Amino acid sequence: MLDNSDSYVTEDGRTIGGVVMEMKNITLRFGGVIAIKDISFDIREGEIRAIIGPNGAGKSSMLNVISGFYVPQEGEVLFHGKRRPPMRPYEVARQGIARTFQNIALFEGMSVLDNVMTGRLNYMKTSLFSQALWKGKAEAEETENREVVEKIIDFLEIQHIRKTPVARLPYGLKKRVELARALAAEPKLLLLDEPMAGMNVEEKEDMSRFILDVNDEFGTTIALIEHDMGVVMDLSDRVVVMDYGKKIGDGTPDEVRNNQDVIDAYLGVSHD
Ligand SMILES: Nc1ncnc2c1ncn2[C@@H]1O[C@H](COP(=O)(O)OP(=O)(O)OP(=O)(O)O)[C@@H](O)[C@H]1O
Repeated sequence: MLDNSDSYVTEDGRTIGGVVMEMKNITLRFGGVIAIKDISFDIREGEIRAIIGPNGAGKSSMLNVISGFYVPQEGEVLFHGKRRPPMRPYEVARQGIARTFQNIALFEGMSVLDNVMTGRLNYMKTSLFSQALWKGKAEAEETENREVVEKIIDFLEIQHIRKTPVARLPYGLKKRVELARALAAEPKLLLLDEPMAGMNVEEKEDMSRFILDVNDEFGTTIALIEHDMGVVMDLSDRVVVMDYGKKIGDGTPDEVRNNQDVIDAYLGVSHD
């Protein structure tokens, strides 16, 4: 059993640190529907943590609790050991949390480059007024933002489409641009909402590789939700399994794969 402060080195040589986020006895209701029922788990620094489960299990609800978008009726979310109060989206971003969406949320008419630049909005400190007064400062800020964005565009291998309007891109590339925009915020914790949904096998392989590379290269902690159990097993350090709002499994991919409750849930065996 791991202690909160323990760190360990994975088989592929990455260091997983202490707990960055802890969900304690979270319950979330929508009227009479219980979307999340008394769930606890944690996310450790540097790990890839997946939350999986069949349709309607409560995964999206959980991602929205992690991102601060939903405030649970019961339980608490601890971020770096402190209870996190309800926050506006920009406050979440300032805490170093960025996310992608299941239904891609990009500006379709804008170029790839401009979309990725919007990920830097939180770093654009200079107001219009001071831009007018101190042109040099605004220019330096713009250069710095461009450098970060160009590095990410290179890293995700989307140089060839940097001027292309997003609307013209195939689905798999749009998902990659969304990842690029989230990375432009230089998050400490990156939340991915079904990053592989709707992709063909080749696109899924590409996305898996990029997720692993992001984690390895930038040390970004990643939490992702996925419907498809197969795609996250090779990717994740630890997996939480949800079914009907409850947690039915939590552990390494091997532990989860051999958990009878998990096998039953995926085969559609009912639970009381
Ligand atoms: N905004 C909402 N209002 C009312 N009920 C909701 C809302 N969001 C989710 N629910 C309900 O909460 C339960 C969990 O839904 P959620 O979308 O979190 O599951 P999921 O595991 O992400 O499902 P899927 O894989 O289909 O996206 C479902 O019964 C759903 O109908």
